[in-house]
Amino acid sequence: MKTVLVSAVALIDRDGRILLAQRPEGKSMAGLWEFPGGKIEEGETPEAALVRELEEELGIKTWDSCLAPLTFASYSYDSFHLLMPLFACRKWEGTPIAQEGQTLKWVLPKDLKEYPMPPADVPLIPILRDWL
Ligand SMILES: Nc1nc2c([nH]c(=O)n2[C@@H]2O[C@H](COP(=O)(O)OP(=O)(O)OP(=O)(O)O)[C@@H](O)[C@H]2O)c(=O)[nH]1
Repeated sequence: MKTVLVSAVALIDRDGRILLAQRPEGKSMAGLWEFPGGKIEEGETPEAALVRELEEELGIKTWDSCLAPLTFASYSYDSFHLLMPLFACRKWEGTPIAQEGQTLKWVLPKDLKEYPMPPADVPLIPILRDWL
């Protein structure tokens, strides 16, 4: 099966809340909440992919040096295997505003379980709760 590399981030605000984005209608897994990020392009580092995706999706600016490796997801969907490094980021410029119609929500780690997430993300929830 094809392995798809997706880079994702837990953006953490001053109150310790994490930003989730709800997948819009019409996409696969519509309505589920996920971490901002996206597919890593050919020749791109995971960090560069995130810096690019955060600008495109949320209109914020961050830097490779502000992305700390936190954990990863590894999960077989029907048509591909997802390998997704998850970074933590506490420093960026600008205010996240959804540029692609997603709904955004800042959520405390202890409340993450109330937000339905893609199956690949489910094992990440206790890790975030324990580490943040
Ligand atoms: N950004 C992000 N993607 C995730 C998460 N969990 C997870 O399974 N994914 C999957 O990783 C892929 C990310 O692709 P993408 O963000 O570049 O593009 P997309 O949703 O438009 O992709 P798609 O429509 O091809 O599924 C999707 O298949 C998405 O379902 C997550 O927490 N964050």
